[in-house]
Amino acid sequence: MGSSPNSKPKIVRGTAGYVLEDVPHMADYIPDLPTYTNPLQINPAYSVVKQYFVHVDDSVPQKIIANKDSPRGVHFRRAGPRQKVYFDSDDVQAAIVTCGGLCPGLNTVIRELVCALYHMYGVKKILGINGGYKGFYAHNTIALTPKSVNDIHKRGGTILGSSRGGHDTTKIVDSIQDRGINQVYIIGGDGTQRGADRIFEEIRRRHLKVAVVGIPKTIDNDIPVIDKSFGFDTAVEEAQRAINAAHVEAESGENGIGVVKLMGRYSGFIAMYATLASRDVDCCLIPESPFHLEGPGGLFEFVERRLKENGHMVIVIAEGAGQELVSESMQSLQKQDASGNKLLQDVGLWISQKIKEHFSRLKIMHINLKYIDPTYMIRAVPSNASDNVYCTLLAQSAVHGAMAGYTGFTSGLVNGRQTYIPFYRIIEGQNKVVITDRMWARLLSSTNQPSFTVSKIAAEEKREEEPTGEQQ
Ligand SMILES: Nc1ncnc2c1ncn2[C@@H]1O[C@H](COP(=O)(O)OP(=O)(O)O)[C@@H](O)[C@H]1O
Ligand SMILES: O=P(O)(O)OC[C@H]1O[C@](O)(COP(=O)(O)O)[C@@H](O)[C@@H]1O
Ligand SMILES: [Mg+2]
Repeated sequence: MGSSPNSKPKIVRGTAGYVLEDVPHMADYIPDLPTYTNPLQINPAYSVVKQYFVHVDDSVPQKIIANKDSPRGVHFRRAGPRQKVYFDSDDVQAAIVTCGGLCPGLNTVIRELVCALYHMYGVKKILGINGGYKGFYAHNTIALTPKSVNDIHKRGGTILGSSRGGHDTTKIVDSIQDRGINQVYIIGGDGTQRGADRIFEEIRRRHLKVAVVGIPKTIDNDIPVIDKSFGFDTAVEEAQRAINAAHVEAESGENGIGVVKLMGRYSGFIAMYATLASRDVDCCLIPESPFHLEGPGGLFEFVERRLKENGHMVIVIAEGAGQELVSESMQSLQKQDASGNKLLQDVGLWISQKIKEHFSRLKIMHINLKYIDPTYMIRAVPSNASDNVYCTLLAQSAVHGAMAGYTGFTSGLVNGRQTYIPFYRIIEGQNKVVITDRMWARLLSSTNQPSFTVSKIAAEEKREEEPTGEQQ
């Protein structure tokens, strides 16, 4: 099931098709671990709340649409504080690291991890690892306290710094052992969670009492299982500013076209949600929906029609859209970044050039095209109010899970509930826009753009039906 050779999924089956995909616990590989009373029981903020502690058997269903005959299906362990904890607060040495690309809310997660550890559990020893995974063995660490992180949620980026590449599992676990770290909080995307899984497996192999916890971060929203990543809403909101600018420019020029390129290497969620939110977008292009430029049902035909109807238009394009067309025309080499992610050609620049060439070559009409590339602006901003709340819940859930002795899990939102998801489920695939789902249909109906796939299939079928020259 998982991609890690060592992972043995903990599956619990119940009645009526109930399945719990459980997370590992340190007690699975270390016998006779002592337990302690959860300090929250005497914390005035929480002791008044009835049923503050989560029942040990509580779980959250992955699918909530059901009919009378459907089996209960897959569930994940519900996040939250437990009656018993597996760490004495004075013995905890926690470490926090941020890896991969930036995302709004990273600083909020760091802040809330520190505050939850300190204020809820009385943990005083918290280290920040500088500069991503390689910081475990190549950089200095910084001591984190509620005071030192007090204001950081108001800033974009990550106070710890981040990096791609440089994951050496043995060196990282050696460093964890040498520094006496026993709780590791790893904030990052799919690559980071793969790295966290390796660290967990090595820690388990060495029988160390260390909880390894992932907190999912992805601006592209491409991590499976979870409802969405923190920072996604903020990025979509920030993208509105670029779309608005494109719309103003397009409206003000003769046959104005505004082109906005947004992030989305393999998944077009930002482009799709930014388009749905804006209502000023005439065409949204994403990696999951192939398109073509020339001929019937192609992009050029649609642009011409929209300009004739409205006098202006806005195109939103995800950076990973149409890469096969770009490679065809630019004969580009396949390049990768330090983490092994595919490096893309600038599709925004390419499509802008193609549209300009088309209209000038065929002398159809004079156009005014403005290209806006807000790529890094949408992820370098601080998180908005709702993302800040989301980051807080993710961080608190992560701390509750580690204190309760769970390990090898990612803290994630499933159907609006905080859960603990085993690493193998988080790293097994990539979340993508499903163009046969209702959301994409909503987008098509809001922009009234052609469904390029349908028109391409129809054009190909028509070509096949038409007699060829040879047959005549
Ligand atoms: N398969 C993997 N195994 C171990 N570490 C990985 C793996 N893929 C990526 N990493 C490490 O995770 C970190 C972040 O990965 P990256 O792909 O850049 O960002 P993200 O986590 O946002 O996907 C990097 O330090 C990288 O070396
Ligand atoms: O230029 P960088 O820093 O490598 O990051 C850019 C890339 O990271 C991404 O934002 C993906 O990162 P996520 O892991 O946050 O989803 C891509 O959309 C983008 O191409
Ligand atoms: Mg990634």
